[in-house]
Amino acid sequence: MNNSIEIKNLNKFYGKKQALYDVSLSIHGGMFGLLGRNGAGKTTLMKTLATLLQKKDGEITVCGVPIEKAKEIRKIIGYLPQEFSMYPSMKVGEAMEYLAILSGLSGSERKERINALFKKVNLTERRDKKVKALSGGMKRRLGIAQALLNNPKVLIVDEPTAGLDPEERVRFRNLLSELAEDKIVILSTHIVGDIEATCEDIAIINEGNKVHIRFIADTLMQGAKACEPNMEDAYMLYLHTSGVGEILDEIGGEW
Ligand SMILES: Nc1ncnc2c1ncn2[C@@H]1O[C@H](COP(=O)(O)OP(=O)(O)OP(=O)(O)O)[C@@H](O)[C@H]1O
Repeated sequence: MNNSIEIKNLNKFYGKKQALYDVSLSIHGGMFGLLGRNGAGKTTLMKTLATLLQKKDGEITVCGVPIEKAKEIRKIIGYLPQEFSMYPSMKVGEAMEYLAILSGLSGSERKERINALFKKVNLTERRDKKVKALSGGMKRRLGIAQALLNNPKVLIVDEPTAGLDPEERVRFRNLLSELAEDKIVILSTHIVGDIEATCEDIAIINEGNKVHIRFIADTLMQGAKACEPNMEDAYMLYLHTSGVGEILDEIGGEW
C-alpha cells in the first residue's frame, strides 16, 4: 500500500452544474493545503475523497485503494466536515465512547484509544462537560479526535479555522502539523495564512466552476536545496509566502 493520493481527470456535477473540471492532483505525506475562495469546489473535492459524494468520471486512489471501494477507503480516511456538530447534550467522553463503539473498536482498545486522543487534542479535562458547553476551538479539536478514532492514514479537514480566535487558530494549526508527521493531512481553507505557515505542498482551486490548480512545491524544494542548511526554514517560509502571493496575483481578486 503506497502513501499517496492520486487524482486523475476528476469531474463532478451537481445536476447540470459542473463543480470540478478535470482535476488532476498528487498528494503525498505531510500537510497539504487546498486553497480556494468560497464556492471554488474545495468541499466537493474533500467530500468526494471521503466517499460522501460520487464523482462523474476520473480516477482516484487513496494509498493504492480505488475510491470505488468505499468501505476500505473509510478505514483509511478520517474526515472533519466544515459543519461539524456532535450530540450537543451528551458529555464529551460519552459522545466519543459512542462513536468509538460505532466505529467497531473493542472494549480495552477503545478505552486506550480515547484516552490517548483526548490527551493529543488537549481535552482530557473536559471529558465530563457537555459537548454544547465547549468553545468553538474545543469543538473543532473534538472533531479531530473523532476523525482519528480509526487511526487513519489520511486526515481531511475542511475549513477548520473559520470563526476561531487567533490563539486557538495557532493551536489548531500546530495540532495538524503534529499529526502530519505520520499522516497525509489535507487542510482546505480560504485563509492564505492557514496554509503558508504550515503546509509543505499547496494547490489552489479557483473560479467556482472552473478548477485551476497549480503547484509550487517543486519550486519551493529547488529553492530550499540551493540555500545553506540553516537558512532552509526561513527560505521555505519566504518562498511559501511569495509563491502563494504570485499565484494569487495572477488569479486576481480579493483574498
Ligand atoms: N448540493 C449542491 N447542489 C448544487 N450545487 C452545489 C451543491 N454543493 C455545492 N454546489 C456548488 O458547487 C460549487 C462548489 O461548491 P463547494 O461547496 O465545493 O465550494 P467550496 O470551495 O467548498 O466553498 P465554501 O468554502 O463556501 O464551502 C459552488 O458553485 C456551489 O454553489
